[in-house]
Amino acid sequence: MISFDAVNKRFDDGTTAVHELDLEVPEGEITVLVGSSGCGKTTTLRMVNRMLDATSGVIRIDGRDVREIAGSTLRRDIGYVIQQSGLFPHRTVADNIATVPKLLGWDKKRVRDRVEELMATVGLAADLGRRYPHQLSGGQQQRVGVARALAADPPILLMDEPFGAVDPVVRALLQDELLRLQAELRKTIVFVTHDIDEAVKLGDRIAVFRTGGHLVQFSTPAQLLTHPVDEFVADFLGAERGLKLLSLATLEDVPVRPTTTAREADESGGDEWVLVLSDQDTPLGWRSSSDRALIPAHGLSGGDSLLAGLDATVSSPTGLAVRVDAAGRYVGVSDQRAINESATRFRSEVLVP
Ligand SMILES: Nc1ncnc2c1ncn2[C@@H]1O[C@H](COP(=O)(O)OP(=O)(O)OP(=O)(O)O)[C@@H](O)[C@H]1O
Repeated sequence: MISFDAVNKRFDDGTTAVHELDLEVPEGEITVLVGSSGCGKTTTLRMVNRMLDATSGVIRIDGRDVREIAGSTLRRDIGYVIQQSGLFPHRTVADNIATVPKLLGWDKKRVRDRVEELMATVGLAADLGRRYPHQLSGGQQQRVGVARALAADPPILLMDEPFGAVDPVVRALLQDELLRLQAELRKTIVFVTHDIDEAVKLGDRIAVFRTGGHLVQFSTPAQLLTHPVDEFVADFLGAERGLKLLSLATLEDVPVRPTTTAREADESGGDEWVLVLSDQDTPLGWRSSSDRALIPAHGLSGGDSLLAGLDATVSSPTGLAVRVDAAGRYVGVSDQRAINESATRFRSEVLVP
């Protein structure tokens, strides 16, 4: 666990970047620091690995004051990932990933094996190891940044807007991969972003900062969305707070019922919409008898969110979300009413203090 106890950071020019910060970052979870530009998120992060020292107060890792921990131990135990990956441009990808193991004096074979293993872990093809950072896409560079941070298997990862510089599609992919990795690795992650949607998606807990380095609220995403402590936090969460809440609940318990289905080659009769399935039973789309064109339907599984379910009902010509099993095979449909009922239930559960 990382704890901040009455931590202040004042720069030489008199700027207070962090003010009386008390915060306990739980072990094995993702804690997200959010807030608008200049509110002290990066400064908070950099005080953990002592790239900056606090002006007053104490930061502890597992009860030990970070000022008493040797630099080499901090480098081994804390991975650091920043925006635009921060890779060394004149070192190959493999050498970048090997930075900390080499600093720690690992032998060559151990370093090579670890680099290979990490590249696979973060989804990079092995032959990219010989390239230089500028020969990679932005998303690939971020993956290298994550691999480099994980190299010595540190229990703590500090991530400062790591996905800030990539396009929204790649960003969503990298977020999903981080969640997948975290489910396995259970690191203590402190993640800085100014994007509240990213915070809600990734955070087990979210710390909202206000300019001047004030921590305003520290809650789970569901608590934050249902109980913002003041108007500042409510404004920061923005419009569609209810929809954001629906992104946290899954379709797992939403009832599924059958609908009329057909194969691609079938001639449809009647005026009804039918759901066309492939020979493998994966949903292809909705077809009406008057129009042979398919309106694509994307199947949702129990792990998808209520928000995705609601979106599917609104975009479908039938008002129905198509449900599939883990293998992507059709199992039925859910209507808006069933999704709404689950949403109401979820909301009442999170509203209970
Ligand atoms: N070296 C420095 N000297 C003086 N002031 C600084 C220094 N570094 C940061 N600051 C100031 O401290 C405050 C907090 O900065 P910090 O970088 O922690 O904010 P942030 O929340 O991470 O912002 P952003 O989202 O824009 O990165 C800002 O007012 C910033 O201008």
